[in-house]
Amino acid sequence: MIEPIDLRQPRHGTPPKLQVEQLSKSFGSSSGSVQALAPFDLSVEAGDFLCVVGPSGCGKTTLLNIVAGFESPTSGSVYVDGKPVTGPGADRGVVFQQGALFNWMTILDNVAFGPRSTGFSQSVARQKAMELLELVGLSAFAKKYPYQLSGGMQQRVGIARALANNPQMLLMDEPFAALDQQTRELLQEEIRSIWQRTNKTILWITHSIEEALLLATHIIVMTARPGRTKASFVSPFARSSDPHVASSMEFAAAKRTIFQLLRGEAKQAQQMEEVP
Ligand SMILES: Nc1ncnc2c1ncn2[C@@H]1O[C@H](COP(=O)(O)OP(=O)(O)OP(=O)(O)O)[C@@H](O)[C@H]1O
Repeated sequence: MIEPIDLRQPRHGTPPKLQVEQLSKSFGSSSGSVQALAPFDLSVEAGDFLCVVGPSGCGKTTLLNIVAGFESPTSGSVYVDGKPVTGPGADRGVVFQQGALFNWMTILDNVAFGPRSTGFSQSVARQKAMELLELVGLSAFAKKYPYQLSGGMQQRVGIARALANNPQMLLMDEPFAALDQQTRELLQEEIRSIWQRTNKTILWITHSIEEALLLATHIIVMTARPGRTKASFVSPFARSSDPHVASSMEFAAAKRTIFQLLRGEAKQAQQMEEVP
């Protein structure tokens, strides 16, 4: 069963891993201003796996970009470990929908790039990179170039690269959206096992309710644009050892609950798009 939970305030006495306070974002354009995010609060504790679902265009990527430090908010603040986010940092590793790898570098050097930029020697950076390629099952491909790998393998390199600076937080923007169902399921298992082994805090954006239920300890459903939290839940399935958990009645009921919440918002998002 998923249970409603208030994720606006820290749940423990200590500062949370991530705190979003009255965050909003508007984009200006020649045809006017678009409000992507309405002011909202969000608190993520260390070790949480938070999935964000919401209708298309509700500001999910904008939220992730602000937490990553790629965009600045219009109002409000973001804190990681109690410190304000003012730009990108090695404490947050980002994985995008497409691998976004450097095509002119080998897989090994793609993963070694982060440690190299933070001052490690080439041999130490490559050693770290090799360990991570082992973690994602790609050590045999270390000398290949990105174009020689399948989409799923490239995403695994993207994950290894995001882990290379040993960030406490992983920010993942629909990382498996472009993959076929089978590859996606394999990588979901892999990321679940990496999360269980490393206890990283993960902020994961997805359009897939099933993916959110399989991976997340917490789920937020966002409203149509301007996005803010419509509902938040604590979810038990990511910690389940039952390999058939997705076939259970509880899973189906949880899926229905989130689907119904999302459907209302998706309709509203569609109506907004239809307005000339
Ligand atoms: N750089 C930008 N300039 C202008 N408008 C932008 C910019 N980035 C995002 N937007 C607008 O802000 C809104 C939110 O976009 P965002 O990409 O964050 O939504 P999303 O929920 O991630 O969408 P999707 O699920 O379709 O990927 C959209 O209306 C989008 O067009």
